Amino acid sequence: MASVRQFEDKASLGQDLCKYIAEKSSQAIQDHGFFTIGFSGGSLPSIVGNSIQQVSCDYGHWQVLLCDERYVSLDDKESNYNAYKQHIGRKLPTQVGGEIILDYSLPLEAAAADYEKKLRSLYPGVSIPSLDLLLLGMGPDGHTCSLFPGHSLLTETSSLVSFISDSPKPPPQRITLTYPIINAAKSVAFVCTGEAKADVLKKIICDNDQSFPSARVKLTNGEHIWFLDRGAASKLQ
Ligand SMILES: O=C(O)[C@H](O)[C@@H](O)[C@H](O)[C@H](O)COP(=O)(O)O
Repeated sequence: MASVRQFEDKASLGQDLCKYIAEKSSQAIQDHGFFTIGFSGGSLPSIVGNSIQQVSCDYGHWQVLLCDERYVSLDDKESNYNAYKQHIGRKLPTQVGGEIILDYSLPLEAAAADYEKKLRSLYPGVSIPSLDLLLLGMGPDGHTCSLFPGHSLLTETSSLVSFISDSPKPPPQRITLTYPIINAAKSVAFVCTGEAKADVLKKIICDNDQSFPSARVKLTNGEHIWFLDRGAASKLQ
């Protein structure tokens, strides 16, 4: 069952989210010695980046990944990794233990396979790893990661990381986590702000409308929290 945390504005949301990240980080490191955290693009990196210096984490034990990545070079302004680096990575007091990033020198399909291989190498012998925390965003069409409404990737069950070459949101070529690994996560924080998301959020959270890809995030055994500001939560009963 998902729960909702509602905040007055983006700033207070970001502060609570960073406390949540710090909590999950110390639990994971105590439990298995490292913390896997997946970031998304959009507004998420700046929301986290504005408050990350207010918490303290053992960054040397972090393994950072991107929940989805645009198939562009890592220093491109379109790159989700670049957004993570600018808003968060370069503000951390120490380097993170590791980063799982797109190898843009490979063709798209091979880049997705390589990303999955790097991810799996953190969890030797495990068929579907349980990543510690995924920070997800949602587009106005209800997409999350690069899982778009009506796309064939929504029914992908064999790959943990897949590629898409016809994304309706530019750029068209991307790689993305798929539901099998998203839904195996230990925790997911969905971060949505602004009134433009309110109608879709009502349909997902109150009506469980599965036509929206974000509604298909249903963790097998993890904690699922919606972090919403006042505008995004305005249509929830
Ligand atoms: O690669 C992308 O295009 C983004 O990652 C995208 O999927 C984003 O996460 C959502 O559209 C939410 O964006 P906002 O948080 O800016 O609304």
